Amino acid sequence: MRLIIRNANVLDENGNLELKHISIVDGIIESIENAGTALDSSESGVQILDAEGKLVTPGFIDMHVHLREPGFEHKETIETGSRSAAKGGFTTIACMPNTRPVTDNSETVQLVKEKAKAAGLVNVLPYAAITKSELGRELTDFKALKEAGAIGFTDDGVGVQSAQMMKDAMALAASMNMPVIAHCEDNSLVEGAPVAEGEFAKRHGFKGIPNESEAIHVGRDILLAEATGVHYHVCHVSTEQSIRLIRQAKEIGINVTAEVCPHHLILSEEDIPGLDANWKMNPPLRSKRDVEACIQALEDGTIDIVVTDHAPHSAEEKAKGMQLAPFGIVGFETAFPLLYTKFVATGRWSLNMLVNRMTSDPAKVFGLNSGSLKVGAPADITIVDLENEKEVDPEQFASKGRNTPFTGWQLKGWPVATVVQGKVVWSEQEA
Ligand SMILES: NC(=O)N[C@@H](CC(=O)O)C(=O)O
Ligand SMILES: [Zn+2]
Ligand SMILES: [Zn+2]
Repeated sequence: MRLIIRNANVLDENGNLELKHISIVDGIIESIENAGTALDSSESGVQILDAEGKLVTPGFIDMHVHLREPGFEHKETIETGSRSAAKGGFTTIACMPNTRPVTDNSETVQLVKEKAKAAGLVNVLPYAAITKSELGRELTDFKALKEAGAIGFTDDGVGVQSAQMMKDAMALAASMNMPVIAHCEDNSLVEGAPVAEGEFAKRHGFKGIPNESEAIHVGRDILLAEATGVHYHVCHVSTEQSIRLIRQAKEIGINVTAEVCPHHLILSEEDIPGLDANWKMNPPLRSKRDVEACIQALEDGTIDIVVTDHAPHSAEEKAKGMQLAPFGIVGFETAFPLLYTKFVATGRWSLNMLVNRMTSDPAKVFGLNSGSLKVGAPADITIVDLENEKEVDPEQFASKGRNTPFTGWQLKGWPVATVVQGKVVWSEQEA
C-alpha cells in the first residue's frame, strides 16, 4: 500500500521550507523528492494526499497526557483521547498511570496497549506508576512493568513525598535504563490550595500554592538523580525557581530533562477571569515572571520539550467551582495553534523551533524512533494550515473534555490531516 503526500512544504535542517513529494510504503517513508519530480501514480492502489503547499511536519509527540481509561471513561476513553490527539496533529502520546486501577500492574499496561491498538489511531506509549496506587508507600514491580511495555515510571497527579522512596525508585530505574518522570509537588506546602499564590488568590480569599512546592521537589530530585545516575524528567515545569535548578543541573552534567505546557507559556494567574474552574490546573497558572522564565527556558533548551498534560474532566466535575473542582485542562486540540499564533506568527520563535520542541526533541529525550521526516522512518506525519484563522470552540472537540480556558480564542496553525504509520487517521475533509 502506497500513500503519496504531494506538494508538502517541509522544513529542512536549517528551517527553510521546501516543496516535496513524500512517498510512503507500508507505513515507512520510502522517498522524499523535490516537488518538480514527476509522480508515478500509475501503480494500482496508490492513495494521493495533496498537501497543496501546506506545512508538513513529523507527527507531533506528546509525552504527557491523561486518557482516563480504565476507570474514568466518563471523562475520556483511550479511543476518544486518541482521536482528540490525532485531531491536534499528534501521532505519538505517552499516557499517565493515574487511572483506576492505577497502571501499577502488568495487566493494566497491557490493557492500555490493547485498547490503543483497537482504536487504531495514534501510537500510545504507557507509563507505569512508581508506587502502588500512587500512594507513595511501596514501589511497583518495575521489571514486570517494563516487560509489559511501560516506557517510564511516574506517579503523575501527585508528588512522591518521601525522598527515600524516590531514591529507591531512581536507583532501580537507572539499573534498568528506564527514566523517572516526576510530578513535583510537596504536599505540606500546598494543602487545599486551588490556585497559585498571587493577586487572584488574594482577591478571592483562596489559599495559594507557592512556587517552592514545585521547586523543592525539583531540587531534591536533581540531587537524587545525581546520586543514582537515572534519567530524571521533570513534569510540567511552571516556576522560575525550578528552571534555575534545572539549568544549573544541566550545566554540571546531571541527566535531567524537562517539559512545559502551552498554558504555562501563555497564561498567568492575572489572566484568570473569575471563578471558572476551566482555569484550574496543576501546576497552577503562576506569575507573569514565571511565564517569561518558562518561555526563555524553552528557548535556551533548559526546558527540552512541549507537552499538553491533556487532562479531561466532565462539565459536572468542573462545575463544582474553583475550590472543589478537579485540577486539569484539555490540551491536544489547541496546543499547536496556540503556540504557533502566540510565538511563531508574532515573530518571537522560528517555526523550526516550535516544530522541533514538539517532534524531534521529545523523540531525542525519550529515545523514540519517530519525530523526523526521513527516508526509512515511520510515516507519522502532520499537515498544518498556517493561514486559516479559526475560533476555539470546545463543542467541536473530539475529546470528551470541554475544559479549556481558551474558548473563543482566534488562532491560526490548525492541523488538517494526521498520518500514523502511513495511514490517514484524521483529516479535516473527512471529519
Ligand atoms: N495536570 C492536572 O491538572 N491534572 C492531572 C494530573 C497531573 O498532571 O498532575 C489530572 O490527572 O487531571
Ligand atoms: Zn502532574
Ligand atoms: Zn499530568
